Amino acid sequence: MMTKLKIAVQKSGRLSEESLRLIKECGIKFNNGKGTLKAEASNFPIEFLFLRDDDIPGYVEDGVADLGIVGENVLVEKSKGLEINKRLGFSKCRLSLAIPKGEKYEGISYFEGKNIATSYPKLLGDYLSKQGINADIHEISGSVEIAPGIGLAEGICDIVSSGSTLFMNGLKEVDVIFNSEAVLVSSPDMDPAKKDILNKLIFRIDAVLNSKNNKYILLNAPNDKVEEIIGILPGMRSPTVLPLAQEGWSSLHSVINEDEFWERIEKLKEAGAEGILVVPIEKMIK
Ligand SMILES: Nc1ncnc2c1ncn2[C@@H]1O[C@H](COP(=O)(O)OP(=O)(O)OP(=O)(O)O)[C@@H](O)[C@H]1O
Ligand SMILES: O=P(O)(O)OC[C@H]1O[C@H](OP(=O)(O)OP(=O)(O)O)[C@H](O)[C@@H]1O
Ligand SMILES: [Mg+2]
Repeated sequence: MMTKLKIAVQKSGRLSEESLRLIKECGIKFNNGKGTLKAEASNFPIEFLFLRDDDIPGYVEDGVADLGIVGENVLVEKSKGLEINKRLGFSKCRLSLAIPKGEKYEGISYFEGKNIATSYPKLLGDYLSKQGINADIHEISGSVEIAPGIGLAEGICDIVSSGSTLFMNGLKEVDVIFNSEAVLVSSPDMDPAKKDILNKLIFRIDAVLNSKNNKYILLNAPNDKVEEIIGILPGMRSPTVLPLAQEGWSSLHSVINEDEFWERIEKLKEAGAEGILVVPIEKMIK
C-alpha cells in the first residue's frame, strides 16, 4: 500500500480557510465537501482529517495524525512536547489579560487573589506563577469575554486580535502573556517513508511562504548609475542587468523583501532608478 501522510486541519473556524489555502497553494488538489470529516488529495500522498482545533495536538501526539496545523496557543496549552515544524504566518493573535475598563490597573499584582476566567489554564497558570501571582483560574471553554459582566470572574485571559470583542464587552487589555500564529506540527516518530513525504511538503510550503514575503522588482537606470543601484538592491544573488534598446540605459531585475522595498524606494529613486515595477512572485525556491 502506498504510504500517505495524515494531516489534521481545523474543521471550521479561524484557522481552516487559511490552512486549506496554503495546502492548495502548494499545488495539492482535493475535494472537501461541506460536512466531510476526511478527504484525500488526488495528486499528493496526503489525507486530511477535519477536527476541532483543541484535539489536533493530541491526535498528532498519539500518532492518529502525522501532522497538524494549529494555533501555537492551543499547541502550548494542550501538547506535552510536540515540536513546531514551521511557523505559517497566519492567524496571528495574542493571549492577553483583560479587566473591566473602569478599573485602575497598576501592574500584574492587580490579579493577586483575583478570579480569572480563561480557556487557557496552563498558559495562564505558568505565566502567573513566573510572576509570583496567586490567582484563582476559572476554566471555561468559550465566550470568555462575557465572564466579568455576569459576575463569573474579575478578569479574563483570552485571545485578542483587533480588540473589538474586548471593547464590545467593556473590557481593556492590560497584559499580553503569549503571541501566537498558526504552526505546522508533526509526530516525533515518523517512519522514513513518511518523513520523505513531509520533507517534500515542507519544501513546497517554504516556496509558498518565501514568495509571499518577497516581490520581483524591475527598474531602468542609466548605465553610470547601475553600480550604485546594485548596492541598494539586495537580491537572491545579484541583480540581473540587461541592456535597454535605448543606448546608455539598462534594466535591473531583482527580488526584494516587501518590508525592505518601502525603505529602499527613496534611495533607488535618488540614485536614478526610473520606471520601477514591483510584481508578486508565485513561488520562490531559494
Ligand atoms: N480573532 C482572531 N484573529 C486571529 N487569529 C485568531 C483569532 N481568534 C482565534 N485565532 C487563532 O485561531 C485559532 C482557532 O480559533 P477559533 O476561534 O476558530 O477556535 P475554536 O472556536 O476553538 O474552534 P474549534 O471549533 O475548532 O474548537 C485560535 O486558537 C487562535 O490561534
Ligand atoms: O480581538 P478580536 O479581533 O475581537 O478577536 C478576538 C476574538 O476572536 C476569537 O473569537 P471568534 O471570533 O473566533 O469566535 P469564537 O468565540 O466562536 O471562537 C477569540 O476567541 C476572541 O473572542
Ligand atoms: Mg477550539
